[in-house]
Amino acid sequence: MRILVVGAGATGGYFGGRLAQAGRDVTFLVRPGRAGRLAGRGLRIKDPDGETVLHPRAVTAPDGVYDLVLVAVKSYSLDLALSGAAPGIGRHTVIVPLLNGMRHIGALVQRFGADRAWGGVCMIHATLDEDGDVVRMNGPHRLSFGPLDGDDERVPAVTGVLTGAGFDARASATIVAELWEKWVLLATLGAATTLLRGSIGAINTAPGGRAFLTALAAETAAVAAAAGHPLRPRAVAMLEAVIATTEPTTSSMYRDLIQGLPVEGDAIVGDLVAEAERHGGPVPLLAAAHTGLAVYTAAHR
Ligand SMILES: NC(=O)C1=CN([C@@H]2O[C@H](COP(=O)(O)OP(=O)(O)OC[C@H]3O[C@@H](n4cnc5c(N)ncnc54)[C@H](OP(=O)(O)O)[C@@H]3O)[C@@H](O)[C@H]2O)C=CC1
Ligand SMILES: CC(C)(CO)C(=O)C(=O)O
Repeated sequence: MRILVVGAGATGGYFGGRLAQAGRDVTFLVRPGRAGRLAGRGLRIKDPDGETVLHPRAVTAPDGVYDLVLVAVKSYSLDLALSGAAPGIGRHTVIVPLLNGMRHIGALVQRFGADRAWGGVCMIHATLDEDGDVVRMNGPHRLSFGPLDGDDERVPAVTGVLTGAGFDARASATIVAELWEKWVLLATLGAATTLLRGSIGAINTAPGGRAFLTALAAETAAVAAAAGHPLRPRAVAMLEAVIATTEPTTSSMYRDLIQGLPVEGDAIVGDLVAEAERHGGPVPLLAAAHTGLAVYTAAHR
């Protein structure tokens, strides 16, 4: 199965790199700057187990049609990235996006149809360091994926190629619910860490921090429920555990913000505020976080 990984950043570099390391037929679709770096330095993955140096195949334009396309770009890069990837997407290609939020699902379905656009949820804490190497911090490295309606004859083949590659991978028959649950989790973490400029652990040990996180999580979970996607018990338990931690847990949006990089404020926080407006229900903490992210974005154009 030919796999195209669009973007070789933190998530694409990690999951695509592990797939390449496991001998899968992986090609990265990258822009020229990243192509040069990969050619010179290789794809380096640093994680708690050590460093791996890989020399994967990389192209700046698709060289044929692929069976599976993993999309691993930020929401603000999606349109251009999909235009670049389109020649590599054939009639039977399965597209698994790794992005957070939900708006990319609509964009993918509109462009390629629900038979090709699947859902994907990745749980990982990863970033690029000053050398452009992929760094995975402690914690999960997990990918779930599946057709939006839960059923497709290609599930076994996609599962076969994504499992056994050094990270946890599993097919999901309820990927839309998982996407919403991940969105709620990340919007809570992203809003809290960017608004209060610190990790969840730091917030929890500051006066009022625990109460803030509890109130924020109640807002985000209520929006999902009002939109028809209530969190299932496991997701509630995970959200409660994550917001209670005293560990230095952050979010990819926070890591981008403290480096002065663009953030996905609209796709992750703004869209959830918009959902709240559509379905009723006040979300003052979430809305304040969105305003803060918009102020940051305006200052970092
Ligand atoms: N990092 C994390 O821990 C997690 C991130 N996510 C989500 O995953 C998604 C991707 O995030 P992440 O991997 O961290 O982002 P990164 O910024 O680390 O990587 C994105 C990559 O996309 C590349 N890119 C942008 N435009 C194009 C294009 N037109 N063609 C090819 N490549 C392109 C960039 O390449 P270039 O070098 O050229 O700029 C960059 O390397 C986001 O939605 C994020 O929210 C989800 C879970 C955890
Ligand atoms: C939920 C979390 C924190 C880990 O996967 C994430 O998705 C992110 O940082 O973007």
